[in-house]
Amino acid sequence: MARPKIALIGAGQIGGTLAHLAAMKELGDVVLFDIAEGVPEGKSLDIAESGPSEGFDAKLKGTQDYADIAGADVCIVTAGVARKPGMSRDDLLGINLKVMKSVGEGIRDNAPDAFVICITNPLDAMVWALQKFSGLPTEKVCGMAGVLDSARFRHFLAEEFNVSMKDVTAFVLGGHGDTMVPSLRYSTVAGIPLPDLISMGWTTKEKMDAIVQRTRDGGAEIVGLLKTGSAFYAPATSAIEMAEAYLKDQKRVLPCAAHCDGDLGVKDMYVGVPTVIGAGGIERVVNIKLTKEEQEMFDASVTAVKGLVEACKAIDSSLA
Ligand SMILES: NC(=O)c1ccc[n+]([C@@H]2O[C@H](COP(=O)([O-])OP(=O)(O)OC[C@H]3O[C@@H](n4cnc5c(N)ncnc54)[C@H](O)[C@@H]3O)[C@@H](O)[C@H]2O)c1
Ligand SMILES: O=C(O)C[C@H](O)C(=O)O
Repeated sequence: MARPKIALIGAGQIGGTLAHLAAMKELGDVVLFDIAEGVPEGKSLDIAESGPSEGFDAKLKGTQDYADIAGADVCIVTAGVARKPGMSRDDLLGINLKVMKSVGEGIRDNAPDAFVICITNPLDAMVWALQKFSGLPTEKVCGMAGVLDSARFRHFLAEEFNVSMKDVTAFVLGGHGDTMVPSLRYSTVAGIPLPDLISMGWTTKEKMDAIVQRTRDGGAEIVGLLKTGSAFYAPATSAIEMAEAYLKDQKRVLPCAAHCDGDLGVKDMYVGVPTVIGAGGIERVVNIKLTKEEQEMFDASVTAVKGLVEACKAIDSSLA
């Protein structure tokens, strides 16, 4: 049986890391596409030359030609620009929207059966636009953010409780911006919800609030440290987790930016919600019940995403 084909659109910091991870995990053969001549070719060759030591047989190809992504099973999109200190993710909207148009059309014309994971920021608006530009079914187009934001939340919680991060679960909902909603009630240590751990005296509400805020600021914290761009190791790992769930029909329950059509009260928009990912793509959105306070935070986040979607429509009339 032929190996799955994974197309990575964008061969920058995340694209290169994705290619390395996909090859090492032998998820399939990898095509790295980028408009920057030589970059995808150089990274592909470099990673292929790590194969003999690592022991993988995955084939890697770098290209500037969309025809090379033909028949891809998965497309992961990182093409565009990343923010620098002093910028918000939303400042990237104008420039990255144009990139989503060319990428969407490239996928539509060459890999219409792929499961598409968008990473480019501002995430929720870009995945919405990418789905419109590509015309692929909504269940086959999603965005990566919730897995990353939840991983950051889990990391901070594991440090606070001094326990293995394997025993910490967390859910971050809403848009991938300052208004994201890290949920205390749906986050646990070995199944014990965080509010119970506060009651048990393991931690305090103040400490949890500080971790929630650090999670919301997680992307900016890395941008402030790196100064030249944004996070790429954890974002790549998060997207690979989603791609693997699709390729292996794992039915993973993962938070991601999924198309909501009435789910959690959201209509025809992409926003971070719990989903099941399997061979059908986004097989279901898990319609969790939110408390009044959580719903207000979630609604505020949805309103922020809605504003970005309206901005996309104002820039590109084909989206209106
Ligand atoms: N969703 C998330 O959680 C998350 C996390 C981290 C980064 N991001 C976003 O991911 C994106 C990529 O980040 P990065 O660190 O890899 O950036 P990067 O600058 O290292 O790489 C981006 C690549 O896109 C390429 N590119 C630009 N226009 C293109 C086009 N039209 N077609 C094909 N390729 C094109 C560039 O040549 C570059 O190699 C950014 O928008 C960043 O904000 C999102
Ligand atoms: O913060 C950024 O600009 C990149 C990304 O969205 C992140 O959360 O790391």
